[in-house]
Amino acid sequence: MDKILQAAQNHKKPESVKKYQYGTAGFRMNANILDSVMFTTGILAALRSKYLGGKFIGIMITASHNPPQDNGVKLVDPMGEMLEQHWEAYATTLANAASPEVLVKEVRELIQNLKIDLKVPSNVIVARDSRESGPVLQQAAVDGLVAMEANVKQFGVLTTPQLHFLVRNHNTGKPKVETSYYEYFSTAFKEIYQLIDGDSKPPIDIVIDAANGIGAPKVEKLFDEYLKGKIHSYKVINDKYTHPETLNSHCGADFVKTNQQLPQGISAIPDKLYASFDGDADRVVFYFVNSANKFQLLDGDKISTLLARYFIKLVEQTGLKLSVGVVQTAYANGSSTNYLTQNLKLAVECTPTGVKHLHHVAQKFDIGIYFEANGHGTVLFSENLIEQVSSSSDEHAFKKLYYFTQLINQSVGDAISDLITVLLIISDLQLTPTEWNSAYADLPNKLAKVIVKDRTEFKTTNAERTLIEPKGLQQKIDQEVKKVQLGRSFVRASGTEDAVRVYAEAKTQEEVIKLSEAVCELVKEFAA
Ligand SMILES: CC(=O)N[C@H]1[C@@H](OP(=O)(O)O)O[C@H](CO)[C@@H](O)[C@@H]1O
Ligand SMILES: [Mg+2]
Repeated sequence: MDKILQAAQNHKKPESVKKYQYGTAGFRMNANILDSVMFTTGILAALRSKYLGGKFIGIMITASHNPPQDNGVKLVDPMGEMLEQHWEAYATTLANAASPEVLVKEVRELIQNLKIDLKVPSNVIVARDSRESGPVLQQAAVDGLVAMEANVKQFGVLTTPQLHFLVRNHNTGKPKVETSYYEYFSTAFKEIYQLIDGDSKPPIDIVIDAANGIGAPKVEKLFDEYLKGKIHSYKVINDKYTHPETLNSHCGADFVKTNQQLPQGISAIPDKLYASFDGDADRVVFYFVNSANKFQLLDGDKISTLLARYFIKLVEQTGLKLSVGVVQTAYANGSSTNYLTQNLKLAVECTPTGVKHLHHVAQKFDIGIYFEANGHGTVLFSENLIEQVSSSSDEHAFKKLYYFTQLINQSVGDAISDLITVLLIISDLQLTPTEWNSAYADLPNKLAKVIVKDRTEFKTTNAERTLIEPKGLQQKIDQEVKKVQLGRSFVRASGTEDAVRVYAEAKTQEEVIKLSEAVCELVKEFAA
């Protein structure tokens, strides 16, 4: 404990910060006030590893789609999944220790309560995105790890899903170097590519906006060194990851989804496909402009419906009895839910926001497809399915399904893995962007933010679709919803920003704006 006490002198919690909170995506805020949090999170990672008998734990330093001056940190559990929920509270406790002495006391208590054996070695791997504050913050986390005498492996800059992948590999006896990521996914890609009918296969052609983030050099490496000759034509724009001040600025998945417009640097050719990653490349959205030069977004809902339709067909071809389900959040467009339940006759579940919730429910199915509307998601395949399709069958459908279980990142949503999955699927189905988009028409929708004094006053139930507090507000919202055709609206406190989010959708653009404005007014009224 002396080492912690000593090292903590250099990483004291700033008095200006009232409370740190491990939220939907770990700790995330202005990089200037993150030093002490990095240090305590390093300590917690080491404790978590010891608690799990020395398994490898991951530390990812990123603030995803946030502006360049922000940063953040999250912990990754042994199979590449998000940190177990109980431990989020421990992370919060350590981060809020007011002094080095209190920190040591809190660490002692944790060790005692959780019966952690300090003699067990701890193993932690660390990576960061391309932000300017990354190296210094990484050092603070490493200081915490060193104080705990952990074995530390630093990977430098990676995408978030690469770190998740490597954590999983470290715990499953698989290759433990960054190149194993490219080898693994490119092998699966090439196998499926070969299985797709050669003569009719449309050439793969894509422009990727990398948000000026770490996804740029990583996807270039995959395409140039591992998938040469398979991608007919590709280009990465907004690839200035060595200029972190440009990160997510007028580009990237969040910008495109929120503003429903092209990122900077693209003058689009009609019916040609484009994609945008976010800053740490764990989400992706697609888009194109139609023949009337109108921007058309292919968001997480369009991705999950495409995958659902494709996998239902593949399963049919195998003749196997496998369950297929889709998991969404309340932010999914109502038309997508309709399409899944009415046209595809699928089970659709709705969970609270945050991929850990969706991930958990998706595990119930043999093929569990989950995407947030903003493009964050993946497909999970059950052990049962993998066993059945890895049998010796030579049939294409079996083989395709088998290699998709490898092509799609099983630990977490991954922009690069999702990108190449979609590219193969639209090639196999011979779909143009317009054809992909035509499965259903999105209902006009609007996502607004209201800043209130205390967002924690907004409490929800029913997968965040119904407010229970402030009392009386939900009834008022319901009245507004009834005034428009195909209306839907819900209100919840953001887990990553100091704001209350207001979602609205309706049959027409005019009605959406009317509904959104009315609900925002109600929120302000009840918050006051
Ligand atoms: C409406 C929306 O897009 N919310 C995002 C956002 O969560 P909030 O809790 O809404 O701030 O950030 C999360 C983490 O990146 C992401 O999982 C989620 O989808
Ligand atoms: Mg992200």
